Amino acid sequence: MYAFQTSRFQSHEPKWLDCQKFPRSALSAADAHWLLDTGSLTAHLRRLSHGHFHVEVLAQRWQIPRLSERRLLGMGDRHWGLVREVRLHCNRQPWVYARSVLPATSLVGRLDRLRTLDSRPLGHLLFTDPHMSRDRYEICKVPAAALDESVLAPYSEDLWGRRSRFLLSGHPIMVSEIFLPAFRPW
Ligand SMILES: C=C(O[C@@H]1C=C(C(=O)O)C=C[C@H]1O)C(=O)O
Repeated sequence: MYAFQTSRFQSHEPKWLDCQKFPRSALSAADAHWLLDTGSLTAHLRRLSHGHFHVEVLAQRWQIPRLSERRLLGMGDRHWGLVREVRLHCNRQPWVYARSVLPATSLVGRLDRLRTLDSRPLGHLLFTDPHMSRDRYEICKVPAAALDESVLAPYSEDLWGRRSRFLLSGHPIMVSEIFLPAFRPW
């Protein structure tokens, strides 16, 4: 249960669903356009904010990831990963909360530098990797109450979330993103 206590999510985890199984009536074409975009979110946000973009690191801890994350990443129940929680800011407003899980066994070779990213965006390293592939998204609507106040001031409506597995020279990592109220799609 330790992993739950250290996350910015409260006790329950979002109900992720394969984007192809998500009810089309609940996902407009306009939302699908940006939510299912497979390019670098960092690159989009940099353009949208004309460079007024920065990464706020909320936490970066070694812990046993959530069950669904371990399953997505093929991790055993006792395998540790580096869990990185950040907020991406555009024009000094928090637009995205992101949680990435980097299995210890993936942090080898070029990926070893993921251990010390600090406020450099993860996306730059992922999208400059010539051997990167990305799986299909899982998406969800996250009740605002699922995020604690360190991420989101009290907000009533649900928020869009997405997550996907990256393979970098065959090494898996997972990135999940929750789009906060200030977010403006491109
Ligand atoms: C995967 C990307 O990296 C972004 C940057 C992150 C970080 O610095 O921790 C986390 C998730 C993403 O929003 C991307 O730019 O698409």
